[in-house]
Amino acid sequence: MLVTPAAATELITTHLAALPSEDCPLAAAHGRVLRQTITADRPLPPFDRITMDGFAVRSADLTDSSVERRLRCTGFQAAGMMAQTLAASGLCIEVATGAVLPNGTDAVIPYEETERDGETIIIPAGAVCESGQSLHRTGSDVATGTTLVAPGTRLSGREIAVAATVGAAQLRVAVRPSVAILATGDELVEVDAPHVGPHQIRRSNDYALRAALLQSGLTGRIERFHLRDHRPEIDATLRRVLAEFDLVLLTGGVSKGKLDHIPKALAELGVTNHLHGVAQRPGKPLWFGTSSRRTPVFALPGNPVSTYTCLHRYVLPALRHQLGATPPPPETVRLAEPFRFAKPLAFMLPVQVRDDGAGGRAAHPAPFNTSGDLGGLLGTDGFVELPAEATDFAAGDTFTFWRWT
Ligand SMILES: Nc1nc2c(c(=O)[nH]1)N[C@H]1C(S)=C(S)[C@@H](COP(=O)(O)OP(=O)(O)OC[C@H]3O[C@@H](n4cnc5c(N)ncnc54)[C@H](O)[C@@H]3O)O[C@H]1N2
Ligand code: MOO
Repeated sequence: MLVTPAAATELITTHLAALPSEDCPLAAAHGRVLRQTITADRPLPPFDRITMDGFAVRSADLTDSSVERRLRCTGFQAAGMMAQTLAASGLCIEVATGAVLPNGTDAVIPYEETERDGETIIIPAGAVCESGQSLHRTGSDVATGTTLVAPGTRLSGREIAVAATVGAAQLRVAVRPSVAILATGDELVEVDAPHVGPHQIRRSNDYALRAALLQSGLTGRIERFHLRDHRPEIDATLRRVLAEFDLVLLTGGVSKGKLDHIPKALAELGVTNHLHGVAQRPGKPLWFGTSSRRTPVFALPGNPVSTYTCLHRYVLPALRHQLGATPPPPETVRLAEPFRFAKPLAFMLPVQVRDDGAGGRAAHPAPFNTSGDLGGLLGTDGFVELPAEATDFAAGDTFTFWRWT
């Protein structure tokens, strides 16, 4: 029985197990999904930080800006030095950006607003000095204990910077699953095969899946396999990958052909089927099950556009779910021109997304020839999901947009 894309997502999600956590050195944590909270171990900034190179002063010494003022410079405080102390009024300390504010001072005058005569610093008439100027006060960004990054965050340079500054040398992150990608079919030959017969095609789906998964950064080791349409060979390889890998992706061999052995082979190896058929094009014969070890198994319809679409519509969201990643907010776009699809199926329509000139984003349909037209996806940005309930879609209508990785 065919189910809707939303019901398929629901069915898949119900059967997914969370992946375990592991510790990861900070320098390797970019792209990983955080499984802990990152909190401030001390105030940020941790001291009154000087923000301009110049002279730290007591603003009370310089209140009358109608006259020239003179201070004697008693020393230099660089970033990384302990705070010095201003001994008396009428003095100042030369300071660097990033240094701690010297004790007894409350403002910094940048070099550009001063003149120098030996140890004497001259502040010309008209230059105003206010308490707190050129300072980044202790804790003015965040207080100790503040939550800075929540579990579920994909770590980018911004979160890595924050983790580093609070001393998180190791981060608890989700384990990235190892993936077996199995291309099925006797017609397939490797890309570097010396000879391609007129009845043969080069394997492309497994390369496409691998590339998109690598680009997503959600997975660990990826290995590709080829299954010929030969049951003993299919069974042996499936048995091996089900024992060894955390996620199994098959492409091809799941529709109604005489040699479409995959569903039967999987069932006999103890993989429980939860879904076989979604009311959508491309990707209708999608098959999903879980092994006795709760390994998810997706058998993606072999047509290249179907495989690639199903990866983005179902497999990548499933991976994010298993990793505990906070789902990205759904993106919507407006259809730039009318589109008609008369079948009682949802249509995953490849589009190019461009600025519509009015502050929005317009999706220009780039329909493929058949779902075997793998070149048809070149130059597209993703696809919009057109619901099965309608057949005519008007320019300006809003739809969910699924972006390619
Ligand atoms: N009687 C029916 N026939 C078909 C139906 C149906 O409902 N009833 N569904 C059609 C739909 S929709 C699709 S999609 C395909 C899916 O079929 P399979 O998953 O069994 O895939 P194959 O038949 O093995 O391959 C389809 C097509 O894709 C090419 N292919 C397969 N693997 C690769 C690869 N790794 N790299 C490049 N190209 C690949 C393969 O050569 C075929 O041309 O079934 C319809 N039939
Ligand atoms: O739905 Mo199949 O996935 O058309 O090519």
